[in-house]
Amino acid sequence: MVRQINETFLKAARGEQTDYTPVWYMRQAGRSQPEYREIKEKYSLFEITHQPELCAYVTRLPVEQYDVDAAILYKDIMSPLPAIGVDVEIKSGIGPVISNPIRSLADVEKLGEIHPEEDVPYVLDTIKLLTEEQLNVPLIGFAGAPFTLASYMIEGGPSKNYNKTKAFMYSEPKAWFALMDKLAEMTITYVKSQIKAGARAIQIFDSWVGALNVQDYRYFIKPVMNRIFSALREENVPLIMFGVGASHLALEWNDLPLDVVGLDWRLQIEEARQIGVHKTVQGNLDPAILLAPWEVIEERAKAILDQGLAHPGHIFNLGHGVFPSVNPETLKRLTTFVHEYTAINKR
Ligand SMILES: Cc1c2[nH]c(c1CCC(=O)O)Cc1[nH]c(c(CCC(=O)O)c1C)Cc1[nH]c(c(CCC(=O)O)c1C)Cc1[nH]c(c(C)c1CCC(=O)O)C2
Repeated sequence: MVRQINETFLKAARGEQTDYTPVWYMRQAGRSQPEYREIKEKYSLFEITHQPELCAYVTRLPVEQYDVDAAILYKDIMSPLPAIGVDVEIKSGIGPVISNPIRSLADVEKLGEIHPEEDVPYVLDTIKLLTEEQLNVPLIGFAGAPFTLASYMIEGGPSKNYNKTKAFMYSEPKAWFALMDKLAEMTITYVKSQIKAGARAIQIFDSWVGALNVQDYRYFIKPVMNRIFSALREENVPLIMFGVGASHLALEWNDLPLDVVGLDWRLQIEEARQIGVHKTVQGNLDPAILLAPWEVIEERAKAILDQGLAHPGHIFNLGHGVFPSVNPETLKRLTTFVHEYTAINKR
């Protein structure tokens, strides 16, 4: 039997009219799900991602339970880094910790290249399993963006102010741009392999780049993002950009050769349209709203959907990942609401 893939998400990403507004949630596969929590008691993140059957199951769970319009591959933005020589460990309660942080140009030059078939075959196997056999919605592949990856590689772990990262960027521009080059190369190769294996869209997570102002973004980051998106453009899949607290960069993203501008909750969709964002937008319910009573969730979701319907090209999502304390029933109810409300309003 030929599997029917629901392509609503891809159409919206390309800015086409859809029968309803598609929806998925960042971190939809994760700690808010009891089935996932049970698996997590036995295995770490990296242990799960090394087992394609199990990783595919975790990726599929929210699609089956919430009826979302896209799946996102379960893995971390840190997943490709060991392949280029970064010693990263995910420490519980802390996050990614790196024991050989970047301190100099010599450290940057020591970084290697990724060969996805040899270094991360389990990622490609999971994608094949999902896209050739299991999913009835498109699979989103992803990677962390150079700034966000560099922030962990330079700080040695999570950071509040990115002081070391910025100090490195401002004082060692040559080493900085060399690092951006290496990470761009890795990202392009890694993402292309995900697309070849079956990913139908790509999201680039530059979660922490909002820490930079527009001028520094243009000088230190935009050229490398331009290089990445220009290379990925050849693959003909929708490209999505995302960052937190990065409203001041929305117009910069709109300029880049990509398809979808991700918005967190700080900038309304109609405000983004007014300042000149003309691409498809993705977002942007504050994830904290999911902890409020249903009436509040519905009212806020409606406001976002109405703004999204005013212009073709809206993918409903949160402004950042699902919190662990969110009740899965809430995500299910919200998905149904988004689908039903926009199907009626689009007629
Ligand atoms: C901050 C952090 C990172 N990596 C990690 C942390 C700290 C812990 C945590 O947040 O759970 C470690 C991590 N990342 C992930 C886990 C699995 C645990 C979980 O959700 O229970 C764990 C333990 C899943 C993930 N981590 C990520 C995904 C993929 C994206 C998605 O599912 O939407 C998953 C499944 C992506 C990720 N990972 C990271 C960033 C900045 C991003 C981009 C998205 C964002 O800003 O939150 C770095």
